[in-house]
Amino acid sequence: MKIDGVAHRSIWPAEHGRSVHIIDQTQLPHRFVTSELATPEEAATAIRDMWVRGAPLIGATAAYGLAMALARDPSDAGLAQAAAMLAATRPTAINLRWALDAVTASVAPLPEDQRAAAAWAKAGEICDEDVEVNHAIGRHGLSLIREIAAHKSGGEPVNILTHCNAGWLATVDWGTATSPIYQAHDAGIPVHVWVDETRPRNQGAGLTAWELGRHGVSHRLVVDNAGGHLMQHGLVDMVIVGTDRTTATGDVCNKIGTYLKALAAHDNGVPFHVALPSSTIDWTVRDGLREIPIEERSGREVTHLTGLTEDGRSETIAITPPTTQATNPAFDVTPARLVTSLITERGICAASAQGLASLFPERRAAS
Ligand SMILES: CSC[C@@H](O)[C@@H](O)C(=O)COP(=O)(O)O
Repeated sequence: MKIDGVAHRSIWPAEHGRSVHIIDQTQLPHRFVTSELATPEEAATAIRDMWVRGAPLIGATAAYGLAMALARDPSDAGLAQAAAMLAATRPTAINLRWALDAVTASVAPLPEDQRAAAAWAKAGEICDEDVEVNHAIGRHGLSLIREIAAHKSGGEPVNILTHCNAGWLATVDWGTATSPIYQAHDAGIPVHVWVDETRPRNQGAGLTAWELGRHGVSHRLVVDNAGGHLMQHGLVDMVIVGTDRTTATGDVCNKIGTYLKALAAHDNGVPFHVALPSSTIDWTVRDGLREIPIEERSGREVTHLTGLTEDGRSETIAITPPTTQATNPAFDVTPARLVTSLITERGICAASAQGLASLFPERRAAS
């Protein structure tokens, strides 16, 4: 997407082909800073410390990290060790394992001296494919926005609520949840986005608000607890969120708080859609609540806040008594029964085993 008129992706290879550039998302929205990752360890740190985040971008970064590792040690042992190191960075987003498996499968049959170059090319393919897939998700999701817009009068916008950042910063480009929104906006359909702040890391306040603003999409930030109230007052036409892992039965694991939005949507008859590339489906899991590992992050993310002072300095402050302990689960699972539809690159389906099988029949055969 464009930043000040210049097209950007969230990750791009250096010209010499040995490192990648990323946008350091810990610095947004106050500073636009890019960093260069040149080793698998740097890629792992960038993922673990959330310089890059969002399921598809985590996968893309890990793929390049594995290519960097193979440039150093292309042996089978080197490949397995680097893949394990990168896989351990964040446990919930399945795209991480998907991307590492894809690179491993494409290089394992090759002689060692060809592996690094092949892995680099594969990582590039994963990125290009992510852009295409997200664009397709947007095309399908756009039809849902159009349907609602058709019932509006006098330029009244379609009000969409989103949680966390499933925007272009979370992918290589376009985003998943935001792709239909950008495409609707670009097609001249009036849209307005309610952006959940998304405590504790505030991906909504810092990232989604930043991207939507840069693209000129009308939006307003709300505290995480406001969604139910907005829905009760008819101010939300639809919810669109992303996901870190979707089960073969349609359960959706996404940023903590997504489940509560789905409950409120259900109670208020508001459609609750989940946008996802098929790389986010874990075909081996059927029960999201029991089987998906939920990342537990530092309690400090809850007890402290970082922001900009009025004189422009970045500062971290405590918001609790010093002895307060916090628990910080980073994701939750929304059962399939609360999900109106899944928006994938192949089209829209019910959040169920049958729905997914209708779009991905080859996976039904495989499982
Ligand atoms: C297209 S991104 C989908 C999800 O990864 C996104 O909604 C999300 O929960 C991101 O969590 P994060 O902890 O910021 O990596």
